[in-house]
Amino acid sequence: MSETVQQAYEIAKKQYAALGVNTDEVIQKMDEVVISLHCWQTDDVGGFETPDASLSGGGIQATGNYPGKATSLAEMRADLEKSLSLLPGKHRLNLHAIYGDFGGELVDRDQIELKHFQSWIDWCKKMGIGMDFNATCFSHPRAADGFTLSSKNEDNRKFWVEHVKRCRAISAEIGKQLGTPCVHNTWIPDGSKDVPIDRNGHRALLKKSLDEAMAVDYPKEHMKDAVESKLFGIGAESMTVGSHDFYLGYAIQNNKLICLDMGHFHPTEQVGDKISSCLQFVDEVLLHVSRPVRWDSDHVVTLNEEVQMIASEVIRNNFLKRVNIGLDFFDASINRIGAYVIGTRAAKKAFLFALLEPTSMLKEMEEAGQNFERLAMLEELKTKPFGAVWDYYCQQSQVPVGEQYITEIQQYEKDVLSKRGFN
Ligand SMILES: C[C@H](O)[C@H](O)[C@@H](O)C(=O)CO
Ligand SMILES: [Mn+2]
Repeated sequence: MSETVQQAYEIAKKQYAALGVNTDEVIQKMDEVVISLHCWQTDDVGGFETPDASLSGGGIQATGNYPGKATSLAEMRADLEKSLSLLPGKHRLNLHAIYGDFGGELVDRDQIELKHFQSWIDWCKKMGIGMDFNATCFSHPRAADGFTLSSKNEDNRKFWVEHVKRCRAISAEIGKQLGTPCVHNTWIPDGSKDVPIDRNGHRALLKKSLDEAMAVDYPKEHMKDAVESKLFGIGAESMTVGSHDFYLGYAIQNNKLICLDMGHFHPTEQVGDKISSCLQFVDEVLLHVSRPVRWDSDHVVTLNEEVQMIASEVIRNNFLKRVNIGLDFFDASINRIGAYVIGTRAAKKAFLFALLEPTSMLKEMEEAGQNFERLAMLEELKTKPFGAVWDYYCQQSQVPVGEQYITEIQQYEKDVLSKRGFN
């Protein structure tokens, strides 16, 4: 226990108390901010279907070749365990279907079964965390022409429907075994590089495929479906079948979760602004917290205004129970564990900052037309001792305070990652 951290906290506590904010209660409330860690940051979205599996197609890209990428389940779990040991608060695991425990066997996507994911469920049990799941509709020969669930090739379309069906069944069992609902997210890359003639045909096929893949209803306590829209991907610049309009409509009509990825909208759109709109019409949303730089580049999350707006919208409106928070970034150009820890801590910081806001005071100002006072308070809040509360929260959670995690990650790189070399 550092006395300096404690003393700084006591001063911060008084300053926030003067605004009517109880910092001890805020720290407790942070337990309700559960972040789902996307496994794919450890290996650049490669997966373990074959020894040399790598991300191909799908309009997404992990750039960089920093040494130490995870190349096996054991390495991935070690990296996740290291990351989790450096993060305060509660988490979940978000797994893609390509990360099954296939035991060296070649198991195609339409053949996956619960047994391929049992060791992950057991790992989550051991770690005391919940688990989310994703169908993987990319990096596969049957997606090479750019279409999966909306394919006009009936063989391929059926193949992907079967994959999603199986992923949903596996998700339901994951949720049942872990006692916490598994969010199953469907994202497909389908789209067209150049101007297509038949947008409608592909969208009708996507609707048909989703209806088929989601025909079985599972109890909500076991699994929840999310559908993820996108503006465009590399090689699908002219049309994306699963656009926001498409999936918002589908989610509302079928009571599914809409997944809002921060990189999947026009750069001037704010995902934070969409939450209260979507939640008027659907029960829950799934967030993919990311950092698009000029495009859906999936940079490591930092504490920027966009992430802050999301956290503030969730907290101001008491939406924590209706918003599932996932991360989605993959940076292969820096230490990958470092990327996890920076990104997850940044997302958590945004929620802590939001919880430290005297929201009722600001709302009263707004309703009284005191817009100067509202803006002034928002500015002043930026320089309140939020860092002292964050440090104390980390100390209470028995994880490194402030920049102390840097040396821990450097040590892990020296002891573990550097021995893996370039791959
Ligand atoms: C690997 C993920 O499924 C993927 O990032 C998806 O969520 C996405 O955002 C694609 O752009
Ligand atoms: Mn995403």
